[in-house]
Amino acid sequence: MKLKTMTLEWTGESLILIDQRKIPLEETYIECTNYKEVATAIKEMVVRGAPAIGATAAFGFVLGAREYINTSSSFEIFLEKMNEVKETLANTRPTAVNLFWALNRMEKTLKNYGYFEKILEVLENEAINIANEDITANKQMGAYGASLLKDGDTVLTHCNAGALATVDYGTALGVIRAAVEQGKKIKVFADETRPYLQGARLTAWELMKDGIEVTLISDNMAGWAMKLGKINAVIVGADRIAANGDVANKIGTYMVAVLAKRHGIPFYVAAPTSTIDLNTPTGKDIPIEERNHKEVTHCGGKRIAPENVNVFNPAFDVTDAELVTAIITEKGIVYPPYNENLKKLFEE
Ligand SMILES: CSC[C@@H](O)[C@@H](O)C(=O)COP(=O)(O)O
Repeated sequence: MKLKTMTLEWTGESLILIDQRKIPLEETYIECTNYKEVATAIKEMVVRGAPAIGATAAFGFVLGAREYINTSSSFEIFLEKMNEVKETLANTRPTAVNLFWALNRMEKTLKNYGYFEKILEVLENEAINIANEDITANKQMGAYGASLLKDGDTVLTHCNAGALATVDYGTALGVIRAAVEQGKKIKVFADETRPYLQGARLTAWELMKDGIEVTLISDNMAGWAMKLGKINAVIVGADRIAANGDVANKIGTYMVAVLAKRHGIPFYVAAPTSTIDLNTPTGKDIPIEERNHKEVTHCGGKRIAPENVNVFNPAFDVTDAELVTAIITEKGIVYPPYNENLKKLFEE
């Protein structure tokens, strides 16, 4: 079985990832032939974005199973080795829950199946299902979310929640794509998203490729753009949504949400249900990844700050549920009160 999207390609033998660290200057690809290479690719952000790392880890799990199946003398030993595979893949990035969601789903498939014969096919099918379901979810989110946008609207987005952050199509950018496909004229303001510049590098690249009008701003311009009346709605993705509706997303999202509230602009979050974590009660319980200080002290590989300066570099922040106008999922648009309405999504 094979699958090819903008973000990843499963060849049946290996996983090929577009190297998102190099976009837009280069379009190069990295081939992972074993699960450790997949874990490194997630950790080093060759691939990034919550749904994308979930699907990538699922294929990493398949590669781990291939590696260990012939050297395991019993299914129990195989399960022990697969536990190591799962841990290695899980120990890459802590915030996006899709990673753990996908790995748990792969592990459950493995344990429920319970024997060697055809296990590799079963796991490969499950990884492909995870990937295809993500594409379908994004398109459904797009269809629901597009109803929130009017012809002529300008949407501000933060980070990259596009095709590259998912298996394909995108969450926040998927909503914008769907509105454009419906014939609405939608413009986008993209925050550059310091320090890693996902907005400047990836969102601007993706939207320009699609012919959607995009204006790049640095993060500190968002408030002024709102004050000037240039923004009609904000749409962002999410890395984890707690049971009470608090949203962890790329650092800077909280600042944008506060600004949107101040200016009476709706603040929407587009995320598949695989990003909703009912086991995490509130945003305070979400682990926030802290990344290498060099991301802040350097820009484009060049030092921009004094040697030895103190640095704080959280990769994500949490936007309080009260600042979120609605959450767009593949099962419909969810409005407050989130603690009741998010739960309902899983009951239906
Ligand atoms: C559809 S992806 C939504 C989020 O994963 C995205 O906004 C984000 O914060 C990605 O962070 P990153 O550190 O680039 O993996």
